[in-house]
Amino acid sequence: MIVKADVETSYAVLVADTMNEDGLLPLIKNENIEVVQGKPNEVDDLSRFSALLVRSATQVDASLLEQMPELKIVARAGVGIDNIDLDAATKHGVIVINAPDGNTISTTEHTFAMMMALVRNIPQAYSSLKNHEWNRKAFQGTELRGKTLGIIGLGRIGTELANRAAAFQMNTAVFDPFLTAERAQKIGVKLLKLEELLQTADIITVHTPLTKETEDLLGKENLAKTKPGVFILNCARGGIVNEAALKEALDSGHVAGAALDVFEHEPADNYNLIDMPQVIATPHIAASTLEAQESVAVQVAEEVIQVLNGAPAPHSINLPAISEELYEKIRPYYELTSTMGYFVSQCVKSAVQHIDVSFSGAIAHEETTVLSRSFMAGFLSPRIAAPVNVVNAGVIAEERGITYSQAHTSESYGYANLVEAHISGDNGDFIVQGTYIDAYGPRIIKINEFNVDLIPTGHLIYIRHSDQPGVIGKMGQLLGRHDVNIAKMQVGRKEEGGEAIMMLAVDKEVSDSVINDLTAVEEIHAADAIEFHK
Ligand SMILES: NC(=O)c1ccc[n+]([C@@H]2O[C@H](COP(=O)([O-])OP(=O)(O)OC[C@H]3O[C@@H](n4cnc5c(N)ncnc54)[C@H](O)[C@@H]3O)[C@@H](O)[C@H]2O)c1
Ligand SMILES: O=C(O)[C@H](O)COP(=O)(O)O
Repeated sequence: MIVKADVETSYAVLVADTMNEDGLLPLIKNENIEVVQGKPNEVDDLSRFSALLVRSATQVDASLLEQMPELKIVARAGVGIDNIDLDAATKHGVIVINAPDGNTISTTEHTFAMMMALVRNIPQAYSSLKNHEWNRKAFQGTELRGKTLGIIGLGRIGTELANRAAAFQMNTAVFDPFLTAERAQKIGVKLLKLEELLQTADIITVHTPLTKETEDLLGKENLAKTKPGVFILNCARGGIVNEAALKEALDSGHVAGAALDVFEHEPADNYNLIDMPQVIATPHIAASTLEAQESVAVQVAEEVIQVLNGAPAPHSINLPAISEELYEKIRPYYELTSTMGYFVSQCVKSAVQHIDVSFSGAIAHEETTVLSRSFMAGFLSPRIAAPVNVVNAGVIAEERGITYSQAHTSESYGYANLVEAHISGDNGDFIVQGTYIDAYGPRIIKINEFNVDLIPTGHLIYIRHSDQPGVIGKMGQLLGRHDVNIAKMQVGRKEEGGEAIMMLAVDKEVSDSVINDLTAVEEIHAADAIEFHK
């Protein structure tokens, strides 16, 4: 179904899973955006989409990403991103975002509802009465008050659940290896080792992501360590509780009952488990409330627009998250760092092993990870065919054996802000410094030991030569013969008669034959044509 089309648009956005249409209004109302709704395999031309919006149903894998070369962002309207191949997205330079808290309360409330329904046999009693039976004895339940709720994973949902459990006078025990004792104390829960939680909890509920560590966390071995008569809940991700092991533990009576909203395979087909009378189950609907769906849709719709407009994504999974406020502060340095990287890459033609980018002055007080990545993206882009951006720069550098680091220093040599990059490669070290001047924009101010004042735009010839009389004249004549007009010229030297550099801003792209003729001049040691992308 096409929500809005046939308009002059700059971007096409594909909404691949069912989403709240009110929540999508920011996208639908945006005149520069065409919103198309449909499964990727039902859409004619995937190559034109700049953004892809999904929930948990659509698999965003490498082959789908390959069919979408224009894609800038995959937005998950929800929390779990296990249906998205994050590595493949990162390699393709595609930002992945989610809406991490829009459905927290709905999922918490659903988990709590499942827990109450489970211990009081509500679904079973309901079915029985609907079958016109009046069986009061069969459905005796258990009180929650005084019972120990074992929460595995005390993140957003786990924490909200703990708050609600307290209101029900439950004791809450938690296993979460990333949770500090102080935070556990503040929330009012008892932080335990996994073994201890398994041995003491009357009800165990999992609220972790599905990772290598959490897959089968409640498998045969750990289920055997739980208290006889324990209740198990999984409203997080299928696979955290092993379904075969759970079935066995329910068959034996060791586990009294289970409540499941998520399954190893979805749509769920494990009816051996689902059909058991001690199992209550819902079809992955914990986040399916009007409020949650509107909230996650609005969150991703607004962030997609931001990203398409060139702003960073605060909820990016594969980029350091930066707020809009920080973005405004560091925006000028994006251009500076990427331009510096692009410049250096053309100066240092050899293989490079390590790049260190250091920041001083005002910028040193900010989060600069995105800026060092922007330097790397600028550095890599003249060297490789595929598009490089701040998302994939780290991965691409690693693939090419280039390590990089960043530092914040206090020495800004009187500049309001200063970026220095130190490049170590096969041809030795290369150092470049740059600054951003509010009234003028980016400037390159030092190349190795030479002070310069270079406006990084247009076409440039970078010459290393002996500081001798007549070199400039020879070079001027040579460029004249090639019809290359010099717009600006800067020279720098350490000492009279020593090594010197010359920077010539010229009016057109410099051909190889110009460079060859320049390097044939006796006093010229090296010459490079440099192009700035802006
Ligand atoms: N059923 C649904 O519709 C639904 C809706 C929303 C979220 N979810 C799922 O619920 C889960 C939790 O969501 P959240 O928003 O609370 O996430 P969160 O990131 O806020 O919390 C996850 C917690 O798990 C902990 N954790 C990570 N690895 C762990 C491990 N090995 N052992 C123990 N703890 C570990 C983390 O420290 C963190 O505190 C996710 O899997 C999410 O996909 C499901
Ligand atoms: O991770 C989530 O946000 C939940 O599992 C919800 O998934 P859904 O958007 O497919 O309902």
